[in-house]
Amino acid sequence: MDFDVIVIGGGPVGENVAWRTAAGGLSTAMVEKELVGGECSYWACMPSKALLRSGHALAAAQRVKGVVGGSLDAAAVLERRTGFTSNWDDSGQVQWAESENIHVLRGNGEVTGEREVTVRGADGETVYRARHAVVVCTGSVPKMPPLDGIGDTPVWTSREATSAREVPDSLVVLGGGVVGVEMAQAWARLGSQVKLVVSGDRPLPKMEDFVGPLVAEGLQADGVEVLLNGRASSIKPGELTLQDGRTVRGSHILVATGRVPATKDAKPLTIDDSGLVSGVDGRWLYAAGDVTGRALLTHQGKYQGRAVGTAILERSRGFEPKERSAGQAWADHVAVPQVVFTDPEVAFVGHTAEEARAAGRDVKVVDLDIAVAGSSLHADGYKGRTRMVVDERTRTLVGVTFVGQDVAELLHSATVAIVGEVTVDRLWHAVPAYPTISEVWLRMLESYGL
Ligand SMILES: Cc1cc2nc3c(=O)[nH]c(=O)nc-3n(C[C@H](O)[C@H](O)[C@H](O)COP(=O)(O)OP(=O)(O)OC[C@H]3O[C@@H](n4cnc5c(N)ncnc54)[C@H](O)[C@@H]3O)c2cc1C
Ligand SMILES: NC(=O)c1ccc[n+]([C@@H]2O[C@H](COP(=O)([O-])OP(=O)(O)OC[C@H]3O[C@@H](n4cnc5c(N)ncnc54)[C@H](O)[C@@H]3O)[C@@H](O)[C@H]2O)c1
Repeated sequence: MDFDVIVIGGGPVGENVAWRTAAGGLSTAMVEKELVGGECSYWACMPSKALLRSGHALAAAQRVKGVVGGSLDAAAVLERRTGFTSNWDDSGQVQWAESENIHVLRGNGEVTGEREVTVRGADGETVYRARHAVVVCTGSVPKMPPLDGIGDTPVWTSREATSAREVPDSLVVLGGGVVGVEMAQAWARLGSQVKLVVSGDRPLPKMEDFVGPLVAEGLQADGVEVLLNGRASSIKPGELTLQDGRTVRGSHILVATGRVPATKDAKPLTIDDSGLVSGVDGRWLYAAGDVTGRALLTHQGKYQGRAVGTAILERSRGFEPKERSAGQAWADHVAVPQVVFTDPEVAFVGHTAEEARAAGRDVKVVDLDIAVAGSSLHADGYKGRTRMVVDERTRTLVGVTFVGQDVAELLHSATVAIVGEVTVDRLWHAVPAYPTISEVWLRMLESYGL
């Protein structure tokens, strides 16, 4: 059977590619081996944020004098989380896909030749051909560290951590990355005794250096024991042993030590900005999302997916996507925004000061506490910090980081400034409303020297 486009993987990224090519009039099939909607909908973004949200709302209310009492009902929080996953049922998303003229094929898809995909499903094996393009959007899977005993020990991965039906008595979290800190706080606030094992001197080591200590402080305030410089060497049921001899015990152990692309060799598919896979002749094989290893984030993968969909449509009409047009995911290199949904929240975009300097840029760094009228009204004793990294040659921003309660919604202003290459001199005229937390922008520009 032939289609114009065959997308392998029906996660958020595959859905976006398929949506765009189908809307553009190309016959499109999307192959999915588990649930249409992918990791994000059922075992990642949505359930993890639902597990965190109630605790954050309660903590926020309790930081304002005059609010008295309040508590979390863990069972109700878990029920709300389950609602966001549609109880792990994808019929709504399949219905949506079909209503958008996307042909859903159930089964495991594999590229078995040029423009050829073999789908192995409950009904056996079928070979399909794609007239224009095959797009690989198979996502990523948890990376397991090589610990003694790992194969014989039942552990939680992010799937169990986001779908558990009961609060564990105690939880050891291995890995101080984004999954580790978010899940440590979610389960601690729901009543579990949590220990977080971080391999270096702070969690979130890839972010600006002040981020990790502030997040660790927030976790500790919720009773999480944060063990620094803890490299695990072996594991057995209920117990993790670190290289320095420390043992860490818990009724459950979550391994959150990163993810690898869902390809046969666990290596990423390298792409150009239109999504074409490098080293494949004939311009027919594309990839987008986690499987490319570019940015393991739903929004950025969906952006790549929109670029791929646009590029396929344009090439099918005989055009090449122009530089910096919608068919080129160039923002991947300059302005990837991310929010870590802990309390305090972390919101950052672009490059850290260290990355910018390593790339040879002459940068000026502005560091400030978030202490404006808006923040003091928002929460009594508001604590937050921000960093702005400015390229001194162009006087434009290369990176911005905010840490503090409810900073996530500040982030898009920074993304717009970086993508728009807005100079600090022009930014001066973007006046933040009083009294909002956004006034920190004014303070940053004043500190910069305007
Ligand atoms: C706990 C957790 C929380 C997260 N929270 C956030 C967040 O808050 N914000 C954010 O932006 N990102 C978050 N992420 C990252 C986000 O989940 C991923 O970036 C996103 O899911 C990537 O989308 P994707 O479509 O590339 O891959 P996936 O969502 O992994 O989807 C890939 C799909 O392909 C299918 N598939 C794989 N191989 C085949 C095959 N051979 N044949 C057929 N189908 C196949 C899979 O079954 C899956 O449905 C989180 C990740 C985790 C683990
Ligand atoms: N809010 C969000 O946007 C969000 C939330 C969750 C996940 N994600 C995405 O999912 C991806 C995966 O997240 P993740 O937290 O699994 O990976 P990660 O790469 O962010 O963090 C993994 C951490 O584990 C540590 N580690 C690795 N091996 C270890 C060992 N043997 N002992 C102790 N520590 C070890 C690493 O140093 C690293 O800090 C991330 O890239 C992130 O972008 C995003």
